[in-house]
Amino acid sequence: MIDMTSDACTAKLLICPTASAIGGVLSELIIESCCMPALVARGVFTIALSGGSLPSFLQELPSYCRRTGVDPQWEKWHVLLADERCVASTDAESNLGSIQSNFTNSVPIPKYQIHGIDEELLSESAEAVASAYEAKVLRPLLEISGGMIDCIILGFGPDGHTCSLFPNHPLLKEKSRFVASIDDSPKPPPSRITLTFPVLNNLSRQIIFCGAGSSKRPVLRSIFKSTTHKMIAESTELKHCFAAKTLTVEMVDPAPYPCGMVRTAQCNDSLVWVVDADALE
Ligand SMILES: O=C(O)[C@H](O)[C@@H](O)[C@H](O)[C@H](O)COP(=O)(O)O
Repeated sequence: MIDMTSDACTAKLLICPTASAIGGVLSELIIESCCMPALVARGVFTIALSGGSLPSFLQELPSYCRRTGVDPQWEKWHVLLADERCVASTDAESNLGSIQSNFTNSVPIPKYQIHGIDEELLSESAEAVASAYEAKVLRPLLEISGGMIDCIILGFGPDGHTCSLFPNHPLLKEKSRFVASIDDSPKPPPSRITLTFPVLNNLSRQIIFCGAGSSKRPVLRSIFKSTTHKMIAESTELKHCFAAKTLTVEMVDPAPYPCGMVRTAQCNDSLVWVVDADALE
């Protein structure tokens, strides 16, 4: 486990001029920095996604691939959920439902490689759903993916939550479970399952946060050190990302914001924040 109190951690911060530019930047990062290296190294690509506004940023992924002539080899993708509300995928609240309608319904990823919760367990408990997801989805995917999820794309709320990890909740201290349940989520619905910090911080090759809008400002101002003064501008080889302002930021003591507690093992390029200017300035 990474000691967040002593380890200095830098991250990449990509600032898009508008929210509509986030999809292109995100597509490029997913394909060029995560998918292609994973396919070359292991012949499989594992990607975890959350809900909220994030799935809408993925709408551009298929057209990005067509436009750039990249073959992402969809048949080798496995999509899992960074968090899910304990509802059926047909429910308007379902994160999987949103991921399907915004993204996976438009690409030929085999249905059985899009890993939702076991809906038969919904009548039992969130805990049963979480345990089954860890045992039957996450652990087998870690096995085919060299022990780490290739890419985890996360949103973050105005309260600083990410996945279904909320400020000051006991789940932030989880050390052993990879997928946990929560029945008192402050954001409805109350029952959910979520990846935990042991996965986010130790078992992910790349984490990309996305968010837009002024409601995110207080969180971003708290988790990056001196965003206005001490950021180092950098160039990038990536075309879309070049259109965004790319900075290296130092992450600071993140309490109480769970999104600021996410520290990939290497930090640096493996921890990326893609936001619009409105979210920062
Ligand atoms: O199930 C959920 O509620 C989401 O997975 C959640 O973690 C979301 O990603 C954030 O709340 C950010 O959402 P917005 O981008 O819509 O603010």
